[in-house]
Amino acid sequence: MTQQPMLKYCGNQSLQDVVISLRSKATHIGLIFTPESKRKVSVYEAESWFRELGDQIKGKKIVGVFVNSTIDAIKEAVNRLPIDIIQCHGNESAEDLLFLKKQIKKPVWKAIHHGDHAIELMRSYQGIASGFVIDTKVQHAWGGSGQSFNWAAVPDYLEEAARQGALCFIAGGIHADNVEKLLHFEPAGIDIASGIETNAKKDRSKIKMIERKVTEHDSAT
Ligand SMILES: O=C(O)c1ccccc1NCC(=O)[C@H](O)[C@H](O)COP(=O)(O)O
Repeated sequence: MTQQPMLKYCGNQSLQDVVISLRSKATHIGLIFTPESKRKVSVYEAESWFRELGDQIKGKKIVGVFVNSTIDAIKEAVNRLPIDIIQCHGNESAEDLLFLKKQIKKPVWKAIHHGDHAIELMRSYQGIASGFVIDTKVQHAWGGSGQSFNWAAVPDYLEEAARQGALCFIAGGIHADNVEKLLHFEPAGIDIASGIETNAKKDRSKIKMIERKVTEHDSAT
């Protein structure tokens, strides 16, 4: 048996979404704080959900996703919410991440868009980013596009992250019908937003289908 991948369910947009993700096998639960996302939530609404949920979030890591945000905006989210990890999903440089880490004192992940210079870009964050989310580059969207990239490149991303001692989540267009193919690459983590939604809401049955495939793959290897 191989180690099951970590599962990050991203773009939770309501208390109900968060409850569904909490009751799943997700290891990481993502909330998006950029106005550029259709999945954007405000710090204040998220604060009310976590107040209501109390200890129920124990055992899950909460990931705050930001795109080229100001330090003050990130600080505000971290001060009000039980955020464990900050995911920078924009053009943030290695210097930006280093400054952020010093200011916020939380692990910082960097989203890298699949493409020709992606490995080189990963290298520039070595020793700074403790995790990478490899996502599809789509025009006019930083993430959450529901589109996958050419997974032939996945082993190279996993290898570079492992060399750095960083986590590596594969993202972009993963759903119940293609997750098996991705599992053959044995990614450390899988990150999904669109593939677990129906009508913009997290969908328990889609989550269950994906988790069944992950478990079946695990017992077959
Ligand atoms: O999901 C979004 O709307 C989003 C918007 C802007 C920046 C990041 C965003 N999502 C971050 C994630 O980690 C998603 O899970 C990742 O992009 C994969 O999304 P999907 O292709 O929809 O599964």
